[in-house]
Amino acid sequence: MTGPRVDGGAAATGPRAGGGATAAADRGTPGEALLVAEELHRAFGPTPALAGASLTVRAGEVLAVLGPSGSGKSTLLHCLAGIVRPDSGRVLYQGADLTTLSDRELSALRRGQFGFVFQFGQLVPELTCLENVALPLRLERVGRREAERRAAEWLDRLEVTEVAGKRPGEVSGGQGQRVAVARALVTGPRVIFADEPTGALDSLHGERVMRLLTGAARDTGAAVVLVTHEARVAAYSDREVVVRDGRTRSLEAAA
Ligand SMILES: Nc1ncnc2c1ncn2[C@@H]1O[C@H](COP(=O)(O)OP(=O)(O)OP(=O)(O)O)[C@@H](O)[C@H]1O
Repeated sequence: MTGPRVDGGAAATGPRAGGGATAAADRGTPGEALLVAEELHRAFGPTPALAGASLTVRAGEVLAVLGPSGSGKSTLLHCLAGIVRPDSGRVLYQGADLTTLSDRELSALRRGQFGFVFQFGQLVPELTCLENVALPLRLERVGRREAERRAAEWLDRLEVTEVAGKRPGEVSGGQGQRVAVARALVTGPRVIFADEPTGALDSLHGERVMRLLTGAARDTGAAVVLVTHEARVAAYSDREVVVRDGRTRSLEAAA
């Protein structure tokens, strides 16, 4: 069995790097199973968060994970991303079982293959927005000039060039989320995990973030796992899965 590539997607270049037939070949066949969760159970003390959740993320798709508050959506996302270890069940990424990897291997996998967008607090307040976007590349040992050049391209792609020299505390919520999306995409990840990415935004700014996030993911061939409780946000997905009481149920997407 071939293991996941834990080296960098950081070798990818600019925002358009993943587009086109060549990149599609690098990224596997669209629609193939990329990330598979099988019968996940996870409790926090006496609270069962997941009680037999199963899910497949296919290459290049935007998958919405819906469900009521406390149903287990974030825990499922964290298990899929190798942040939380399930008590039982497996998470297969390109056929390799994440639950058997060491913390160090998981961390390399997350850095090289995954991108993250959360609701709040993901940008480093002391760094400028440009430095924030360049940071994942710097962690992959890309030189400062090259990292900042690529970060600037991504800020442009996310229509937020004007905040490059500002710190996160000096920009609006919508601008900050677009910077966070740029940072999630800059390394050329194969999967983007987005947990309520528009939860703190009004509908206009939320729609803009979703349009740019899903547009950029489609251009680069990245899959998106999108946790939301809003139908308006889920409308950007190709497919929906509902979590209830720690279990999953598939729905066909409306579109
Ligand atoms: N770190 C933790 N410690 C204790 N309990 C937790 C922890 N994380 C999750 N839980 C509990 O597990 C259950 C599922 O939580 P989870 O955050 O996965 O649900 P969710 O569907 O994402 O909820 P929300 O939509 O409100 O964010 C809840 O009862 C929650 O209180």
